[in-house]
Amino acid sequence: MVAMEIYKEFTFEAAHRLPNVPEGHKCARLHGHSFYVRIYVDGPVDPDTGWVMDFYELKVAFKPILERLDHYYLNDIPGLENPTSENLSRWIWQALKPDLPLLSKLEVKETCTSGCIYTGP
Ligand SMILES: Nc1nc2c(c(=O)[nH]1)N=C([C@H](O)[C@H](O)COP(=O)(O)OP(=O)(O)OP(=O)(O)O)CN2
Ligand SMILES: [Zn+2]
Repeated sequence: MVAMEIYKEFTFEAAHRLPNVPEGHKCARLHGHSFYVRIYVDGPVDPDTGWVMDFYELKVAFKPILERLDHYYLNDIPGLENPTSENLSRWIWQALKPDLPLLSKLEVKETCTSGCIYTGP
C-alpha cells in the first residue's frame, strides 16, 4: 500500500508579546499576527477511498484548538505564557495528537517570513 503525507492549512488572528526577550526587543511589546498553521498527516492511501484521510476530518480535529486561539491574547492561555512560534507549535502538537494519531508534522508561521516546523513529540 502506498503511503503519503497530506496537509491542511488554517489561519487565525491573535495577539501576543514575548516576555523573555532582552530589554528593548520589539517583541516584548503587545502586537498581533495573522498566524498560519499547516497540519500534516502521514499514512497509507486507502485503496477504496483513495485518500489517507478526509481533509474534512482534519478540519474537524483542529477546530476546537483553533477556537482556543483565534482572536485571543495567547499569553493568557495555559501553556502559552511565552508564545513563541516554537512553543505554539509544541502546544498545538500536544493538543492535537491525541485526536489525530496520524499527525506527522506541523508548521506555524507568524509573519510571511518567519515560522517553525515541528515533527514532535
Ligand atoms: N525563534 C523565534 N524568534 C522570534 C519569534 C519566535 O517566535 N521565535 N518571534 C518574534 C516576534 O513574535 C515577531 O513578531 C516576529 O519576528 P520577526 O520575524 O522579526 O518579525 P518582522 O515583522 O520584523 O519580520 P520581517 O519580515 O523581518 O520584517 C521574534 N523572534
Ligand atoms: Zn510576534
